[in-house]
Amino acid sequence: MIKRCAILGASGHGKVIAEIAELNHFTEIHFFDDRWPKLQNIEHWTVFGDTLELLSLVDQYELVVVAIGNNEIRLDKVNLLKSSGAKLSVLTHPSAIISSYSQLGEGCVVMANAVVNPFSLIGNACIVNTSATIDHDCIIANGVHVSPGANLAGGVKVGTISWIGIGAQVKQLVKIGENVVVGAGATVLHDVADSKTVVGCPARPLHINFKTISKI
Ligand SMILES: CC(=O)SCCNC(=O)CCNC(=O)[C@H](O)C(C)(C)COP(=O)(O)OP(=O)(O)OC[C@H]1O[C@@H](n2cnc3c(N)ncnc32)[C@H](O)[C@@H]1OP(=O)(O)O
Repeated sequence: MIKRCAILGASGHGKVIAEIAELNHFTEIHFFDDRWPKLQNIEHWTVFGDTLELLSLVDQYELVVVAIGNNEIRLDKVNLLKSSGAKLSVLTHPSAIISSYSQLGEGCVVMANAVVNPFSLIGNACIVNTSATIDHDCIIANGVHVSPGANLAGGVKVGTISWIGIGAQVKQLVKIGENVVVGAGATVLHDVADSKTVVGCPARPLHINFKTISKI
């Protein structure tokens, strides 16, 4: 039986999603990308059109996934496709462990070895990347990316379109605002206000002079 999946965004992230779709028994993977018609292929997969083309074809796909790393653009595209009747659902790698007591919104992807523990609520268009863990009772808003190997402890809140960098850790009950960037490897011990970038262990705003801090 033919089962078609459309992926918007012919990116490295898109390639990972394509393989996860295959593991979920999708037989045809069709890419779309706004660089089309200049961009015709990604690896052995064909790029069939741009966003407009996909919008005109959504009813031909059992699943549509947006594979765009930029959180704001990914969320916008998911909302656009949703309003056009695309079937979005959640695409999960077979090795991921997702509690039946958790919820993930439309357009989410969960990569290999990721874990989502009980009573966590994850919004639309989120990425739970390779080996990321989201522990119990977390509330993750729309368009968030939890990068590979990042760990959120219990009861953490993350605001819309925030990005938790690779290997970062967030202490239990910490609230991370909207549009925040938590840098690679950061350890977040305190709440982070909207639109801040924090890095380091313990995490501090990026504009702080690290050399001065290390002497205090
Ligand atoms: C499958 C995938 O690939 S998913 C993608 C996963 N990728 C990530 O998670 C990357 C996350 N991004 C980062 O950590 C970035 O470094 C950011 C967003 C925090 C900062 O990026 P930029 O604004 O470009 O900062 P830039 O690289 O210019 O660095 C500015 C300063 O901050 C320091 N800095 C940057 N990132 C970090 C970090 N994560 N931890 C500690 N210090 C850092 C730099 O060393 C530099 O210090 P210096 O001025 O003393 O040399």
